[in-house]
Amino acid sequence: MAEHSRPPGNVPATAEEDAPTVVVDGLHVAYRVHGTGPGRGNAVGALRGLFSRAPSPAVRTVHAVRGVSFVARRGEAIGLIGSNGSGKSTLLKAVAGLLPADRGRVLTRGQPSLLGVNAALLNDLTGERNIVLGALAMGMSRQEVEERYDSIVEFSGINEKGDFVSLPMNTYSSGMSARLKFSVAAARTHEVLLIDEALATGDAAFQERSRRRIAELRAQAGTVLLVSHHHRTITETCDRALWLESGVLRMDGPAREVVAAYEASAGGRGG
Ligand SMILES: Nc1ncnc2c1ncn2[C@@H]1O[C@H](COP(=O)(O)OP(=O)(O)OP(=O)(O)O)[C@@H](O)[C@H]1O
Repeated sequence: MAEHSRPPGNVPATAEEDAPTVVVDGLHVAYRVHGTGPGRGNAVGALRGLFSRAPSPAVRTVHAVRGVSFVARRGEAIGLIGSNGSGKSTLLKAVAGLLPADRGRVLTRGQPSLLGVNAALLNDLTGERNIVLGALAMGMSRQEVEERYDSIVEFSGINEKGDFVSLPMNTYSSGMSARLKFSVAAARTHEVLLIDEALATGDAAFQERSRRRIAELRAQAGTVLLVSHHHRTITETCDRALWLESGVLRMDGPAREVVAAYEASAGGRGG
């Protein structure tokens, strides 16, 4: 087994019903932020920084994920909860192989797909082109894309109020972009599907369709990891939840119990 931080690693295939699909073992992920010398945090320091030509050599290390371990299995939908900056998105990106591990390792079965509202979109291209390119990039054949094109458009609801799919994506609202992205990614089954708040951007009808689709993906033996501040989405979609705080895994258990514990804590009251 190799590691995500070097070449991405694979969980060895087994035929078991509840076979592991993601193994995260003692994972540490840190960001190195350049140019954060002392005095930058106050107004005088900020002004000095604006007018000074000398680059600050200081580098600050932000330890976003600290020693997290868990195993996700086939058929599980796992919610990630925690206060702002607790490391949820970083953990998801590390599982997707988009951020290297400083220590520890991430092993996944197949290539995980990360759906997120911040994911890069080809904004100058039309929705149509994005659907085709996105589906091809996920490994669908041209024939599969042709067969599923209409259902992707229908699922997204993009054309409910006019022919938006033939317009460039830079004319879409952020919610419409996120819906289209989710619809493309949800058109095929994934061994590991990672969702970062994508559900929160859609309207109620779209959220309901998404919930049903996630249930189908789970039934088709995938694993879903879902980051959300909407606790109802977590308890209705997931059977298990991980609670992260300051990059540390604080609790791992049944979604309702973890959400209740989080809500009872100071950080969870506003969530
Ligand atoms: N690109 C980056 N460069 C430097 N630090 C970062 C970067 N992205 C995130 N961080 C820091 O890492 C920590 C974890 O951030 P992360 O986005 O993973 O948290 P989160 O739990 O997803 O937060 P939120 O709920 O607000 O979306 C925070 O301290 C954040 O400031």
